[in-house]
Amino acid sequence: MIAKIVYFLYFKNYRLFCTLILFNLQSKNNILFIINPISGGKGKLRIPDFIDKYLDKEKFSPNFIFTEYIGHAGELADEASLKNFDIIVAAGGDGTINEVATKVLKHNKILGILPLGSGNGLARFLNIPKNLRQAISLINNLKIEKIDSATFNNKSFFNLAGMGFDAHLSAVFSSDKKRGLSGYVKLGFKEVFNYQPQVYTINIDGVEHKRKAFAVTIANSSQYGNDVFIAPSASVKDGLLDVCIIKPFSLLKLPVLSYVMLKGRAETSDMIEIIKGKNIKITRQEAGAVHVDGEPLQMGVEIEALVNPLSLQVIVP
Ligand SMILES: Nc1ncnc2c1ncn2[C@@H]1O[C@H](COP(=O)(O)OP(=O)(O)OP(=O)(O)O)[C@@H](O)[C@H]1O
Repeated sequence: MIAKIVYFLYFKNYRLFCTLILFNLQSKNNILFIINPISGGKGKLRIPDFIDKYLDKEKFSPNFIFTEYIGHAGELADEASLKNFDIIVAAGGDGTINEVATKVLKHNKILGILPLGSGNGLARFLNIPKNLRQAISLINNLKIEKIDSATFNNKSFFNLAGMGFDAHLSAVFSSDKKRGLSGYVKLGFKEVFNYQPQVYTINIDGVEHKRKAFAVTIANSSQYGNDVFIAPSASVKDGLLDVCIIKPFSLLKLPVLSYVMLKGRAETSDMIEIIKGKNIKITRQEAGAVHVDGEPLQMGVEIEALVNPLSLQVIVP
């Protein structure tokens, strides 16, 4: 139909107008959906057809690819950025977003998110709907904002990074075959009984705090996922990180800690201390497990976390 109109106008001497229409038609955004088939523990084979059905083809030329191994999403996002993809969508959880967003940040492209993970911490913070059709329609609207990103010993993160129990649990969870929320909760209960708190020296913008802690989490956004809030007042636009120190506690108080986090009351609880800052240096007792957006890594005794204000372009509601 559009072709017929352009043809008609062209021969009626509206040539400049036709060139503008054609330019507009060509200037569709190349968009790549990088889909993690294992995140969230649900099958994703039909996801490309579903996206294709609801994506606005007047605006986008879509491509789809499934990841095949850990780190693959990052490689694909890197290649796509060099091949003229303007928008790269991470279809998965926080780990997939981390890999894709790290490359999107590097190449100054635009990140889209389809929350298909177990926890979806960043997506929940950004109010990106879990309903896939609604999340696609949000991409169709193409509202873009800049948010803060951060580094944890030079490794980018966008939601949370940390050490202590969180990191221990990520390491155990990643080697477990069961994904999804229920698997995570079961493992958490099993592991919490044996975990020993560590001593951390935490320097926040030049002020030193020595603390024994169950976990130390550096938060860019507010939650682990599934509406479990560790830093309820965190913002991805304030140029600050929230250093959240979970104090050692008797296991009898585990339900209280869970309640506090589920209700978003960490800031008023005596079980959690939160200090905001930009430049954080942590020295811990031993090298070992950390997590970066929920993905387990090994790091040394010294860890530096820095914020990179308003550095990442993301499609938001
Ligand atoms: N084909 C694959 N096989 C195995 N692992 C993969 C594959 N593709 C990606 N991965 C890895 O899967 C891991 C988990 O991904 P992701 O974080 O997106 O899901 P999740 O853990 O279920 O969700 P969330 O982080 O929101 O809780 C990441 O470490 C990623 O690198």
